[in-house]
Amino acid sequence: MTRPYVVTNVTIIDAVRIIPEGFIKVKDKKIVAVGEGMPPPEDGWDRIDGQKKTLMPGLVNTHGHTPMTLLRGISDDLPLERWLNEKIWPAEAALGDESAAAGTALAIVEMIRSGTTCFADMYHLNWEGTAVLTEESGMKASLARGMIAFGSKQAQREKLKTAIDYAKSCQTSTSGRLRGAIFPHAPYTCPLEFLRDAKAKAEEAFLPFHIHIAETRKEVNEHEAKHGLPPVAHLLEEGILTEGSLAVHAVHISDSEITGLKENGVHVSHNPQSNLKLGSGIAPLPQLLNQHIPVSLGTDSAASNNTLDLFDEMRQAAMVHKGLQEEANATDAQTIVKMATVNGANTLGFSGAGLIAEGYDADFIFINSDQAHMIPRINYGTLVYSASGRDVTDVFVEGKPLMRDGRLLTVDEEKIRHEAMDTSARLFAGR
Ligand SMILES: CSC[C@H]1O[C@@H](n2cnc3c(O)ncnc32)[C@H](O)[C@@H]1O
Ligand SMILES: [Zn+2]
Repeated sequence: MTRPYVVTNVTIIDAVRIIPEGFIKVKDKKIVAVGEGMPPPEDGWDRIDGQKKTLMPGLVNTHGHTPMTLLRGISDDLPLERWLNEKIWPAEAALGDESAAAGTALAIVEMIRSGTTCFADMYHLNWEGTAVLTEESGMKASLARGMIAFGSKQAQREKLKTAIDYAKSCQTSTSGRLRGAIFPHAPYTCPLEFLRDAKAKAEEAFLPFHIHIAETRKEVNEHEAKHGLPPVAHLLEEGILTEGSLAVHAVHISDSEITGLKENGVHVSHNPQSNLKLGSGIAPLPQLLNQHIPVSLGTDSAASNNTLDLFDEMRQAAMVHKGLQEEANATDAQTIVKMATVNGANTLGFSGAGLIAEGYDADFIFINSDQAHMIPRINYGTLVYSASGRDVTDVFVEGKPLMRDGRLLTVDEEKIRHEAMDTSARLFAGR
């Protein structure tokens, strides 16, 4: 749709306000007006009727590994270390760039269908292909070439160079819908020297630094035994986690590490479903939020979640701390919506996205509110506690429709589903 348009008769909800019956105007990829009631008709503007729909910002997934949709269901009910060593890494050895692409395409279908407009991805295969698939889909993403640095110094240097070149190319993508990041896998798979080097090169190129960290108690204990400090404290002291860095997981962290994250401007990607499924633990979300640390939500991969549905993630993030703390307000629904939208967008470097407000990118979704489980009122609670990704009917990024009335417009969904099934059957028959 190249003509400007107005969406009318719609309930609008974002992290800061709810308009029970309002409109938005979209022009040149941006939201140019938001209001209550009906706007006066204007020549040359198309109209989308949002009756019985709720319009909210597209969701932002700040951590994942898209090719791993192909590994969904390949290993359940194992802790992280056994899951990786015994099941996932052997299965990944069978993947190549082409099969990774089939997984990424499937992830893109799943994400658009469930209302995600922007995602973070890191993987060690087909990173360039992921950028192409993302661009074709119309989504936004922060992309990284995943790095595990067990190899020789020469191999490590080459890996890092590729990662930097790739991240730079994402930063300058012609669509402007990509960002790049430097993402060494974890302190237990990358030597300290490598992390220092990766950080230095990232800073030189003005690239953000992301890392899986403090995911399990085992990781923290082993790191402390080796380095004398737990991983978050250690990487803060090393100047590796700094302003705008993203700590993914941060499950096992002390109060002083939380203060350190705050003082150094580090962001956190909270992945409760993956952490719960792998039995890793539960990140101290209420404490992180009390310190006003920018926390966003991630699904991690479909192999440890098992879906890429951020509505599920929102509900889980909101619920688990209420039970743990025996405090119904431990995490409130409005804050969870903020985490899944504007916080995520800021964290991934899309600071003009994540709100339904004038001047923001027109990244928004419709939810069908005319369903028994969404009646009689729409508020933060119904979004977090009642809705699911299956309720999403329409998805727009920078004003362009990616899904209308449940039909995907930028990707060939049927072909992608078949290719993913065929690839999985070929590679993992019997697993
Ligand atoms: C180097 S590419 C990414 C690498 O990460 C692995 N992975 C997927 N999920 C997790 C997780 O929760 N913690 C640690 N590592 C994870 C994935 O299998 C790839 O090998
Ligand atoms: Zn991960």
